Order: sequence, then structure tokens, then C-alpha cells
Amino acid sequence: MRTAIEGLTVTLAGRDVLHGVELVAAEGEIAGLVGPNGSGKSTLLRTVYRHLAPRAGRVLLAGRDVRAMAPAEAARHVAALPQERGGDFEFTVREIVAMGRSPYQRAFAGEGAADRRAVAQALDQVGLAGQEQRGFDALSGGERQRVLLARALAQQPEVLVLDEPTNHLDVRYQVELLALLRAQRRTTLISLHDLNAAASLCDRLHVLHEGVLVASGTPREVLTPELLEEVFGVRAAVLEHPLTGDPLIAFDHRSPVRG
Ligand SMILES: Nc1ncnc2c1ncn2[C@@H]1O[C@H](COP(=O)(O)OP(=O)(O)OP(=O)(O)O)[C@@H](O)[C@H]1O
Repeated sequence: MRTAIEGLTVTLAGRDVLHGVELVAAEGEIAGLVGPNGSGKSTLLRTVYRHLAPRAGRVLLAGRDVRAMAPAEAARHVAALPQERGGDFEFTVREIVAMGRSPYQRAFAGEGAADRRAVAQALDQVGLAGQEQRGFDALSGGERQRVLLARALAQQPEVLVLDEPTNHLDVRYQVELLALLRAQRRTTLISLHDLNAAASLCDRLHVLHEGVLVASGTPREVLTPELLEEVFGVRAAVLEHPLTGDPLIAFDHRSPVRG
């Protein structure tokens, strides 16, 4: 589902942390948000999944303002894997994933066959089939991350919003997660700190710097040594990955540009 962000300005505690951001994720496109700590990535994503209201501008899903939708309707369109967690600890894995089905259920109606299928498929996709009855509080950080991703997938949204989803994941699950997202062919907005992962996954990248969108384009267009120096304050060479042909950023870990 085409997702357009128009003139988005968000104010937190009296300060503008996003300044008139404009970007479009086309139907089926994976749009990556990158930028230094505090540049506004989570704030932008929170506005898309309606956790925050903008001071100005809007988020349009297939041309409709998300804030004009009823909560259940918005939740059928957009599912999120947010950064903030908590409150889910007393539930089992299956109970948490099944929460993703609530936008489709009438009050007190219980689960139907479609719900059970969606939950089973989501658990399978994240490699948690057979672990349904484990308690969420007994899981590792990476396992929890996969449960919360399964909840978002069970929601069967047209737009998936993922805030740093590779946090806590070991390298194999990172690679599996990226493969899963590519295979979904679903409109996806994702923030990533790992610029090499972003370069390999995303169709387009959008770079935020101090709440301003400073570059948009394909990973190859955007990830230049000049941009890495100006925005991230690091020296790097941009090579070609010998196995995949993706841009490969080799950072100079010895000498930051800024102190
Ligand atoms: N609840 C809040 N109240 C006030 N300021 C906030 C709040 N949440 C975030 N901010 C500020 O808004 C700015 C953008 O924060 P945001 O979390 O969107 O950045 P980010 O790019 O996701 O950062 P990171 O890479 O560290 O996760 C930061 O300066 C942050 O301090």
C-alpha cells in the first residue's frame, strides 16, 4: 500500500524533532530510514503507526490520512514492531502472536480458522513453531524480538513498520529476518543502524539528520563517502560486495571525523 509522508513536523516537549519531512514508499517497496542517534527515525515511524500525532503534515495510506481512520481499520493496514517494549511479560508466545489478530475479531467472538492459520504461519516464518507455550518472560532478547515480529506478521498488514528490528538478533537471524522481509514483497518502512544491512535490504533509503530529511534514493545513490562523513561523522570507503554486488561500506574504525 503506497505510503506517503507529507510535510511531517513533530514536536516533542516543545521542540520540533522532525521538520517538514516528505517521503514516499511505493506499493511493495522497502523504504529504509537511516541516520545518527536522535535524528528522528523512531519519531517518524511512531507517527506512521499513530503512536504520535504530527503538529503539521500527514501520513497517507493509499491516499487516506491515517488519523482519519478508526483504530481497528488503521491496525488492519499497518502493523509495527516498535522499539519500546513491556507489558507483555505474563503471556505465552502464542498469546502474544494471537494479539495481532485482534483488529479482525469482533468483541468476544474468539478465534476463527483464519486467525489460527495466520498465527501458525507467522510463528513458522520466524522459526518459533513448536514454542507456542513458552512464557515470554523466559525468552532471550532475540527470541522476544522474533515473537513481536510474528505478532506484526499475524496482523497481515499492508504496511509493515519496523524500528530497529535486528536489535538483539545474532547474525544468522539478522540474515534470516532480511530474507523474510524481502520475500514478503510488502510495503515496509524500516529503521536500521546497520548501513550494510540497509544497503542490502532496501529499495530506497531516506537519511535523517537532526530531524531533516537530507537525502533519498537508492542505497548506491545515497551511501556515498561524503554523506557518511557529513551526516554520520565517519570516514568510510564504499565498495562492492564481492558476493552480492550490493554497496559495502568499509568504515575506518580508527579515525572519527568528529570527536
Ligand atoms: N518523549 C520524548 N520527549 C521529548 N523528546 C523526545 C522524546 N522522544 C524522543 N525525543 C527526542 O527526539 C529526537 C529524535 O528522537 P528519535 O528517538 O526519533 O531518534 P532516532 O533517530 O530514532 O534515534 P536512535 O537512533 O537513537 O534510536 C531526539 O532528540 C530525542 O531526544
